[in-house]
Amino acid sequence: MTDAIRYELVKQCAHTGARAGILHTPHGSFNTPMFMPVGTQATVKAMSPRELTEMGAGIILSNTYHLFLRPGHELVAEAGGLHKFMGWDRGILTDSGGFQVFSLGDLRKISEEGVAFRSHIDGSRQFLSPEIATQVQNALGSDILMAFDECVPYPAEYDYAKRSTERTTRWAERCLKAHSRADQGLFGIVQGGMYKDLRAQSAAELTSLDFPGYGIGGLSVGEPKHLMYEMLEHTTPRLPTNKPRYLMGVGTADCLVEGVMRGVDMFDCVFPTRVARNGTTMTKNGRLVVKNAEFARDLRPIDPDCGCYACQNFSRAYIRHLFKADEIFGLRLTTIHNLYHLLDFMRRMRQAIIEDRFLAFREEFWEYYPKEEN
Ligand SMILES: CC1(C)O[C@H]2[C@@H](O1)[C@@]1(COC(C)(C)O1)O[C@@H]2CNc1nc2cc3nc(N)[nH]c(=O)c3cc2[nH]1
Ligand SMILES: [Zn+2]
Repeated sequence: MTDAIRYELVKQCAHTGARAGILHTPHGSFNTPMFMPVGTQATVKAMSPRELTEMGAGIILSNTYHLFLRPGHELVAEAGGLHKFMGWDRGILTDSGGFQVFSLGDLRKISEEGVAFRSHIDGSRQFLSPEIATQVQNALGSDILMAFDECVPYPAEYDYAKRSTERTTRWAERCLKAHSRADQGLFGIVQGGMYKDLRAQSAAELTSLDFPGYGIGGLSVGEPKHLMYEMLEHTTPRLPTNKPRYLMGVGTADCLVEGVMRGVDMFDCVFPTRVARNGTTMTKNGRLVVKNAEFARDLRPIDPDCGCYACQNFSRAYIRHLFKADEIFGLRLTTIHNLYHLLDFMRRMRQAIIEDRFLAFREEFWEYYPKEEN
């Protein structure tokens, strides 16, 4: 039986951990490194599936926690599954809900069995376990489902991080047992907090369970970026080269290029769509807050070098006007730009890897992009 998810290595950079590949799924084959737009509640906010396809999105994210609470996975299954329900015929990856319970749910109580919490929607008492989270994702029919884990908070004491990471491994085993569909791939999630030995232990335990891919969790949780990079350096070399590595919740262009250099293949982040809705756009020179007064008479596009629909057809002055007039089209244009910007950035980075010029690509990136203090 062929695996639902298969990673094909196309080119390994000779000087760094960067690599170009193809991720084969039941809903198509997609180039890596890849950025996955986030569509938490079965929609990438303000985008239509047609627009996402046109800009080259391959796999998008949705979320177990949110869809379990509303509209409920049974309804989505009745509608023929998430692809049909949301009109998306390419790849879907669902996060397992672990992280969201910790960052959104209220009054949560963790036990070996799972997590009791109150819904952030109506305060009702809810419970998620490795079995329930897996069954919900099987019902949603996503191509990739994530194991139910605990995202170790930052900072966390060593003993807490160790106990939590060991429980995440036990939960991953329970997800494997509960996983019931051969046309979906279940990824384990490496934890370990900011402790190198726990990262190594988590990677070893999970790879012994032979998942078709691995999430790298417990990062992008408020830690300084240098610490995230350090944990990556201690994790990706301990993961199989013939399986995809997915850094969860990351990120902006700087984290994408630094993550790719350290062997990451897949990324997701709410940042580009979230900041677009309040008028912040992403360019190679960093952020450009197009709704600011300085752009009131600026007839240039957000980014003159950008091939997106917004930059090809509209000016900063027009988009600023739309934001000031509270017109929905404004946030649609900034969302189109931010997603196109990251998707195109990944395409260009992949081409650089294939042509053996990744280090030159990274160097040029840092010539333009603002360096942060941390
Ligand atoms: C919840 C929301 C909207 O997603 C952003 C943003 O807030 C926020 C909240 O704290 C900051 C850092 C400020 O950024 O972190 C999110 C992006 N970082 C992230 N997403 C993750 C998802 C994850 N899923 C699972 N199952 N397991 C994980 O370990 C995991 C780790 C993750 N790290
Ligand atoms: Zn653009």
